[in-house]
Amino acid sequence: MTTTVILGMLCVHLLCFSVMFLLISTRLNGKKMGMEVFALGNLMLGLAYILQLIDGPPDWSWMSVVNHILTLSAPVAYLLGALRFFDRPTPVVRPLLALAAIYAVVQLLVQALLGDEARHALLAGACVLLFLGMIIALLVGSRTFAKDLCVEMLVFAVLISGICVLNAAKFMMILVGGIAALDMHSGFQKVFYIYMSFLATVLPPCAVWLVLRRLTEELRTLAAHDPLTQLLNRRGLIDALEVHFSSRIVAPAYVLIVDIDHFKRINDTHGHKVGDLVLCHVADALKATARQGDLICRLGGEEFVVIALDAEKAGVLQLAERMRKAIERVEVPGSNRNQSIRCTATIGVSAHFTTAQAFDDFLQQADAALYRGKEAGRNRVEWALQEG
Ligand SMILES: Nc1nc2c(ncn2[C@@H]2O[C@H](COP(=O)(O)OP(=O)(O)OP(=O)(O)O)[C@@H](O)[C@H]2O)c(=O)[nH]1
Repeated sequence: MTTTVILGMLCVHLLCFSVMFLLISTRLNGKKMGMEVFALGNLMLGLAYILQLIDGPPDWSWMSVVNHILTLSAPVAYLLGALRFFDRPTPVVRPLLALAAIYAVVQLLVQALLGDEARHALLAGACVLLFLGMIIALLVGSRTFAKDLCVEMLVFAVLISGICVLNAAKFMMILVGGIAALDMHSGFQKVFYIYMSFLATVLPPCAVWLVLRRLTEELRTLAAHDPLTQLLNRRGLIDALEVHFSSRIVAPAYVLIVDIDHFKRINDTHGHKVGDLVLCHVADALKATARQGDLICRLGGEEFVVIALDAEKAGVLQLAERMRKAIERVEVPGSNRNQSIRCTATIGVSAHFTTAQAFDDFLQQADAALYRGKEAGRNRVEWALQEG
């Protein structure tokens, strides 16, 4: 009776969370982060346990064959969902159908040649191998592709270790005690289903937590970057400056405003689309010439800001000249195919500053220098009057 109740609750958990995963996946436009596959995994496992409740004792039956296929396919579905979560485009239906077909044939062969015990031992053994593979993937992931989710990966590894050990114990018990070891009301099966219920309760909220983390990170990145050039926007720049100046004792930083000369003419002659392309090429030129760690931002329109961090004046002068020359070399295919567009930029450089709060003042200083550079004929680097 107790086991039946536990198993019933387990089915309810699995099916409810399956619906929840499905609902979440419908709200995630485009990138579903594997949620729809987790829903499928939960559905399959839920159905497997429903069949177990209906089927009764672990004897040979077609229902039992289907039950075993679903039980093995569910963790494989979770694995495929995890691959999708980590942005690896993975087919789901075909691998699962192939697994179902192969495992059906293998089950029938084992049943015919070795009997029912061997078929149940096969499922427990296959689950052990599958869970072992998952644990290894999680441990490797915590040090490589999922470093930012290290704690979560380790928690998943510990939880899955439990079910791996229980399956290994089940495998041994079948070998030693035969099919009687699978009596639904035995102490071992009770522990097994209680642990499964625990996993079915704990793992889905963990998966939802991972999706929430990924979503908030994506939102933060979107809010901090310019969609056209993928450079930082003003907000992203201020945040990065605050992090930089609060983290350690820092050397001076300089503001460089880079403004494309006569950009309006490019737009007017070649159209807005080509103008956008010029902006992207200039952004690439700035990225290629900046030193590692410098902050590059598109302030708006055709105006970029580079913050040279931990710099001294001579180095900043060289950097500004390098950037000016790199922009001179930019070539963008024009509206007329035979014609390529070139552009120049004027760069205004501020005196040095050492706090994030001072940024606006020094931006104004660099802007005044930029204005003088434009007045003096453009395509040049101009320093602030009060240099640091
Ligand atoms: N293609 C494109 N054009 C933009 C964008 N944002 C602003 N602009 C255009 O950039 C041009 C800026 O022109 P101005 O401020 O007069 O400056 P300029 O023509 O570069 O002249 P100087 O700065 O004085 O050398 C305007 O025509 C804006 O419409 C954008 O995102 N894409």
